[in-house]
Formats: sequence, structure tokens, C-alpha cells
Amino acid sequence: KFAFSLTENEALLKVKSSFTNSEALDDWDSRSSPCVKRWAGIICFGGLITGLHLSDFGLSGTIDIEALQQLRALRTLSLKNNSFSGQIPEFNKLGALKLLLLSHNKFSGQIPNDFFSSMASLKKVWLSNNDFTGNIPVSLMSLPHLLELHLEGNQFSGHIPPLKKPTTVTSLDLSHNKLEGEIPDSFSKFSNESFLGNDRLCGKQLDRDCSSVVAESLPQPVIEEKKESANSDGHTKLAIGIGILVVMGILIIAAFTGRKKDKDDDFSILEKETPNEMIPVRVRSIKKPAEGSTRRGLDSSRKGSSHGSKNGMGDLIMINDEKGAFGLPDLMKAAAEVLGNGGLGSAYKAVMTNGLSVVVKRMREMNKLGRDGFDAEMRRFGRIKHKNILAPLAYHYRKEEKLLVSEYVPKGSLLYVLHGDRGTCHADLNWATRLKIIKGISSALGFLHSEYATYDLPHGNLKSSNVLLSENYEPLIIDYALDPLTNPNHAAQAMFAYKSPEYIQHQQISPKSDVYCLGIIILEIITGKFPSQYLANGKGGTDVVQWVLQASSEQREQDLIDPEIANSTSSIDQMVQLLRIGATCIESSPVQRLDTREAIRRIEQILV
Ligand SMILES: Nc1ncnc2c1ncn2[C@@H]1O[C@H](COP(=O)(O)OP(=O)(O)OP(=O)(O)O)[C@@H](O)[C@H]1O
Repeated sequence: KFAFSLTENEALLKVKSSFTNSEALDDWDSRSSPCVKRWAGIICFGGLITGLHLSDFGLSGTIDIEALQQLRALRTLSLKNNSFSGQIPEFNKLGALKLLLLSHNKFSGQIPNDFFSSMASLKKVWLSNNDFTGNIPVSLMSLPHLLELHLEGNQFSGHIPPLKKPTTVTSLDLSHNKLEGEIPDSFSKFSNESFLGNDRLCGKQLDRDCSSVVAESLPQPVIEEKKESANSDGHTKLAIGIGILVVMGILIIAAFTGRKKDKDDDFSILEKETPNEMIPVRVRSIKKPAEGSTRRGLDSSRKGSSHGSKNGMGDLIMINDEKGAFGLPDLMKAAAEVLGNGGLGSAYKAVMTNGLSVVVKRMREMNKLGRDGFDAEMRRFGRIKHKNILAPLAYHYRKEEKLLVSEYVPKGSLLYVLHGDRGTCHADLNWATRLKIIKGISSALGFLHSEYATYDLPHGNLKSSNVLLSENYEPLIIDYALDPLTNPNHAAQAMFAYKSPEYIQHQQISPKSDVYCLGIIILEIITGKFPSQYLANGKGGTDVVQWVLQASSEQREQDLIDPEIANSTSSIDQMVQLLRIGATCIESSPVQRLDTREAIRRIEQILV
């Protein structure tokens, strides 16, 4: 028995060493036993390891399947919300698994058709929100005991294979893929929600007649018709509809090719050295993509550059045309590049032929308001005029697809400049610039708090990746006032204000939750540390809240100041004052926390 458990320890340590970011597994060590010491993420039953539940651990790297095979009693495996990438590992060698959860990673590529044939015990399979492509494996749909199947938010394409009949599946989500054709009969008990966001899927659940979808999927003749009779309203609408399909398709392809490129050069896992930790931060490199590399014209074959009609079916609607008007055809001809995949959606940079660079954000789960409500919120964005707020230029609305288009800001985000780049931009972040950035952010927040005074969360997602920096380091805040548009469960997962102590403890939010987010940014800027609060599981980075509270109670805030600005010795007192303001913004009780107006007043009093 001793020998057996020793082997299981070793196996787990081998699994751990196959991960590249395993700080969250620090308590896995050879001197203790996983079941007795209750190693993080290990589920035991009768002294045997039955489950590995490693959700939200910030893990990446490979997964040593051979070592996992040593865990004879292993039945449940969850790797949700990590950063694993590449082809699906050979989980099918773990034939006794009942539960396999891989959602919210970056797995990609096709899954072989017979992959699940050796996994007949599987009851729950969640592969959602990865980048899987190709057909849904036939062997997955024919699993004999399957109860839950979640594949949403991937790029699965082709026809849906039939489910085994009678089906045991009670929870199914195939939405937001690239599936096409008729939904097979065996899915008749599932409602439209299981299938939304697959533009070429048809059948009664979607109220979409299959014969019309076949016709729509033939773009060439329709484009010809459009040229011949551009005045025909019906044809124009149809062509626009197809244009949207093409753009969406290309954006999806761009997302896929771009993410492949991620691993090479668009993103890096920043490993910022602090005394005893490695911080996983996804940052965008400023590097320009090589000509003719994975950049692709969104559509070189289409002619014409008219921007969308204001009421055009599904076209772009301009909110602000100070930078010139454009429409989907212009985006279709643009060179596109993936910037990232945040909680609220994925972001792409597109350079249009007139030289204007924009960022297109495909928003996720934004159906809380219907069309009219959505339009009204967008019109409000159009009225925002503040030098530290970047208002979107245009949007596209369909039930299954929402795009927000904004001007591209070349310097990128505060997150990137502060933690990701040790080059010139970082060196520019001296004390005066940091103070200017904090003042700009707080002024923008004050503006939003009066403009959206009736909203619980006038911003809702204030964090350093949502603060862009202009050429002269004026902050420009983005991704604000989206809470009323976003499906509540998703908002709670994706927006930073929901990480505030009052939401975590009492599920309460208020404008003071934005003040908490402001406090975190102030501490981040003055300490130069990446806040662990930004990470899903809080593992990695620096717990700036604890660090500052501790130092404040001992009156040694000076120790917290980023050494890179501490050389401005004549301003140390001001830096400490600002840290104290930050500390009052992160008070765990909203009652004790400063309100927005008072926070701004105090920040404004700090002089360089
Ligand atoms: N208009 C823009 N100009 C330049 N960079 C931008 C622009 N909008 C977003 N970005 C950058 O693109 C990257 C991806 O943005 P995205 O919004 O998807 O990620 P996020 O901020 O991490 O997540 P989210 O805001 O959804 O919670 C971020 O680094 C962000 O700073």
C-alpha cells in the first residue's frame, strides 16, 4: 500500500512538472501525501485519488497523460479556466473518466472522430470556450451515458452528428460555433439556446428554414446580382446579410489564425520577477506583424466602400463619424490581427484602406437588452465627450452577434506599458506621468458617475487593460457602462467590479465598486506591481490590498513605492498620500470607502 501511494505522489509531481505555471500547486511536495495533507485540487476517496479539480489555477504547459494514467482511481478531471493550448491531449487514454471539463482554455485544432470511443464512462464533457475546429467527433455524440455536453464558443464546423437515441443528455450547448446544415431529429428536445450563434445552422429549433440557408450560403451569384441591380432593396439587404456572414467568418478565421500566432509573437506570458513569484499576465506586443504573414485582407474581392446605411440590416451603425464614416465592406477589406480574448469578448485590430486603424470587439453574452435598448445605449456612447474616455466609433447589432468598433490606440494599455514592456514606454512612466494617468482615470470615472448616475456600475470593468495610453500618456478608458447590456451571470464572471469585496461577500454592487477598482489601479501604478486581484484565482501577482493594508498599519507605506519612481525623492510624500487615498478606495466595506467625488477631490490635490 505504501509503495502504491508513493507512486501516486510521484505521478502527481510529474504532472505538476509538466505544467509551466504551477505556483498554485506549491503544497504538492514529495514529503507529504496528497490525501492526508489535502493537496490543492486533489479529491480523494478511501485514500485514493479520484479527482483532479484544477480549475482557475492559472496553469499552462503540457499535461503528462502517462503520469495521469498512474492514478488508477481517477474519475473526474477539471482543468477549466486555465491557459492550456494546442491539440487536445490524449485524455482518451484515461478510459475510466466520468467527467472531463476543459472549458475556458485555448485548446485548438481538430479532435479525431473516434477520440471518445474508448471513454464510454463519460457523463459530463465540457469543452466550451476554446478554439477547437473541425467536425464534432461522432464518438462524442454516441457516448452511452452522456448527461452534459457543452461545446459552445469554439469553431466546430460542419454538420452536427446525431445523438444516440434515446438520448441520456439533459444539458446541451452547441451555441457560437460554425456549425451548419440541419439540426438532426435526435436533438428535438433541446431549445434554440443550445444552437444560437451558428449562422448556417437551420431547423425548427432556430425557426430557420433549411432551404433558405442553403441559398444564402452561395455568395457569388448574390454579389453579382447586387452589382447589377444595386437599387433593389431586397437584394441589397441579402447582400449585406451575406457580407456580414463573410466578415464574421473572416473574423473567426482571423481569431483562429491570430491565436496560432499568439504563441509565436503576438502575446507573451510575462514573467515579471518579484521576490518569490512568477506573474502570468497576457500582454500584447507592440511588434508590427510582418507583411503577408498572418495578416489577411478581410475581403479583397469586394468592391465599393460605402458605409452602412443608418438603418441598414445588420450593417455597421456609426456612433461618431469624426474619423470618417465606414461600413462592413471597409472592414472586410481591412488587414486584421488578433489583439486578445478578454472576459467580455475578443478584440481584433483592423487597418482599413483609408489608413484608419480600428479595434473590433466581438462582445460575448450581451443580450440583456433588446435591439431598441441596445441602440439607445449606443447613442448615449455617442454623446460622451471627455478627453480621457474613448467612445466607440460604430457598432453592429444582431441577436447573435454584437460588434463594437473603436479607434486603435497604438501605445496600447496601461497594463502592457506598466508590466509588459521594459523599453522606452515603460521608462516614460515617471512619477509625473503616473500622477497624470491617475488624475485622468479618476476624472473620467467622475464623468461616467455623473453621466450614468442611475447605474449601479457606471464603469464596471475598470482595470489597467481597459486604460489605453495616448501618444502623450493621457489615459483613455474603455469598456465602460456595459453592465446593463451584459447577461447578468456573465457580467459577474467577466467584469472586474464583481471582484469587489461587497460582491464576493454579499453579492452587492454599487458605484462604490468602481471606486474599489480605482483603488486597485492607484496601488498598481504607485507600487508597479501586478495585482493578484486581476487573476481569476488570485494566484500569482501581488496581493496589493493585503500588502498596502499591512504597510499602512505599520506606517511604512514608503516601502511600497515602485523603486523606479522612488528616485523622485522630493515627491515621496505625495506618493505616500496617493497610496493612502488608494488604500481608502479599497476599504472592504463600501460605507468606509471614499465616494467617487471625494476620491477625485483628494487625488486632484496631489501635486507633482
Ligand atoms: N482601442 C484599442 N486600441 C489599442 N488596444 C486596445 C484597444 N481596445 C482594446 N485594446 C487592447 O486589446 C487587448 C485585448 O482587449 P480585450 O478587451 O479583449 O481584453 P481585456 O481588457 O483583457 O478584457 P475585457 O475588457 O474583455 O475584460 C487588451 O490588451 C486591450 O488593452
